[in-house]
Amino acid sequence: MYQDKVALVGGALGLVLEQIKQAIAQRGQCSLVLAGGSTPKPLYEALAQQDLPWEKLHIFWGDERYVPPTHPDSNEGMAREAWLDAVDFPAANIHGMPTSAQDPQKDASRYEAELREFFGVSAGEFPVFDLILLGMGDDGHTASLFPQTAALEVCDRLITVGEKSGQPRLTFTIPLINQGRCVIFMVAGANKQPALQQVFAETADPVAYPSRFIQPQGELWWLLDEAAGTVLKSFNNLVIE
Ligand SMILES: O=C(O)[C@H](O)[C@@H](O)[C@H](O)[C@H](O)COP(=O)(O)O
Repeated sequence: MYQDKVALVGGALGLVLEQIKQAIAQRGQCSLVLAGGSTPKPLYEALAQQDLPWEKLHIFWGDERYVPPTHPDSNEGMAREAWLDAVDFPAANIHGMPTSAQDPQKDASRYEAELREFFGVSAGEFPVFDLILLGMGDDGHTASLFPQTAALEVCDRLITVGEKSGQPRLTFTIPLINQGRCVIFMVAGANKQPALQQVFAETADPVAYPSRFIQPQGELWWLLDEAAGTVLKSFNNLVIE
């Protein structure tokens, strides 16, 4: 657990760099899935200061608001401004979620097709991303997998349409996230305590707290600051570092 958000971002940077270098060493490239929201932005700004073989990184998004990349709410726009447009990143390696069809389902299918082509996987198969970054909302959602929504039930697709307050979003499905080699949650702030308590509880309804569904076949890291994670200190079945 990190003293504050700055320390959390520093810890996340170290872990992300380690995973990127390991993926490149083992597979020649790294498929990295970015989270949206506010928490990861300083991490992206720190990555922009690194000297990495950008041509060996492929960037994807785990979810996207249904707006153009130029819109202030765009997760792609945030990552481009903080990192990708600030370094010599090959344009072909940036795989933004399409949001221009004025039909979220059509754009979800387009992104699914792009992933299948990139990884060479056919229908029924799920690609394995090297590194998936996630945040968690105050309500326990992750990516755009919101509580009590139909997106939580989609298990035969890579990409589906989530929705928040009636607004459509594109999102990785639960089974696609759970294929990840390494999944890292970054969670900061006291406002996250109630949801964290439910996500780590012995029993709680994952439909009400969708981050509980994230049980990847690879590594799962929860990077927390004290403000968020202190609520877990009473959980004696957890090892908190
Ligand atoms: O599109 C989004 O908003 C994110 O993907 C979302 O899942 C985010 O990670 C959480 O809402 C946490 O957001 P914060 O990091 O701002 O707390």
